[in-house]
Amino acid sequence: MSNTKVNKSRKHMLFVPADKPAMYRDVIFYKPDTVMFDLEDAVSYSEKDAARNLLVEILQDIDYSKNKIETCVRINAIDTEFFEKDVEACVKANVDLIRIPKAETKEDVLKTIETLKKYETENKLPYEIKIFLAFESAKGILNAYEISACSERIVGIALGGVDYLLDLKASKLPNREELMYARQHLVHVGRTLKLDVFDVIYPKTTDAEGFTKEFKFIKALGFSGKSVVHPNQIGLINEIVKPTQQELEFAIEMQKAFDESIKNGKGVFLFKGQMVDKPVVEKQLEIIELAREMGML
Ligand SMILES: CC(=O)SCCNC(=O)CCNC(=O)[C@H](O)C(C)(C)COP(=O)(O)OP(=O)(O)OC[C@H]1O[C@@H](n2cnc3c(N)ncnc32)[C@H](O)[C@@H]1OP(=O)(O)O
Ligand SMILES: O=C([O-])CC(=O)C(=O)O
Ligand SMILES: [Mg+2]
Repeated sequence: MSNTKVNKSRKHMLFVPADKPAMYRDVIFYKPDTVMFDLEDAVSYSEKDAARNLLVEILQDIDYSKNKIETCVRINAIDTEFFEKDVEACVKANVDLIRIPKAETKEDVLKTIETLKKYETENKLPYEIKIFLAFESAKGILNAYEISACSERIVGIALGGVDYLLDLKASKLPNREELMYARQHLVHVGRTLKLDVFDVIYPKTTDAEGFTKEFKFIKALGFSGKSVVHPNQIGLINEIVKPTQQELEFAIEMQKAFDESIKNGKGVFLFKGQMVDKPVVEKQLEIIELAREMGML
């Protein structure tokens, strides 16, 4: 799934507390695929209104899309006094995406979308703001398929691991084994519905080794990327996913060999001692596409 206005895939979404003005401009240098201004848990109750006003003011001034950065806002949930004003602010700030936290029922997500439509119409917004859902409770995880399928506006889903553990009354295990059920469930929901699937935040901002190990693991499970809390983590993800020159050359050669083979009427053939057919080549095409996005081609 590609970014809504920015034509590239999402690997990292950087949380930025919406009440920190100095961070808004710096984001341009960090180049996350998506910047996610947070009006929810990173902002204290006393600062909610000021953070929302700041967000609208700054986003009317900075054009992140020029820098190929998609904008997202994590709003406060529908049962809070901040919800409606947050949605209105997202429309006024022309964001690409809204992240709905703690999603638990289809009805609440549909009501959120109705509120969004109301403000889009009032403000004559010329496009539709897309939705990312975060599942952060046992109930949310169990209802994830039904909720994620309820609207075409939904382009991605995420696991909110901190709240999820609280709700589950679980604790962190050394390899995050307590998250396996939720992680694998959400990957299945996301892949069935062709949505992006994002993994939990990694809170230790200076632990590059631990972050790298966890990121490689969740990529192997099928996640698209990770919600991140620190700019360091963007560089780590880019390093991990960036194909090596050797991998890229291999992919290009295999694609050429496949095209040749198809011309000769053969769907399956041997390439450097390996059986190749359509799905094998498709995996290599992903590498070529990623290399293109990352400026290697
Ligand atoms: C469970 C949840 O709900 S998670 C989602 C909510 N949480 C968040 O939004 C937190 C996002 N992250 C942050 O706010 C910060 O990274 C913190 C508070 C954890 C640490 O911040 P700092 O103590 O400033 O970290 P550090 O000193 O390593 O920062 C280095 C530089 O990166 C900047 N920076 C750090 N995190 C971010 C960020 N998320 N976005 C933009 N810039 C950032 C800092 O402003 C600092 O810039 P400077 O050198 O110009 O002063
Ligand atoms: O949604 C996220 O990625 C972060 C979060 O709120 C949580 O872990 O509870
Ligand atoms: Mg949370």
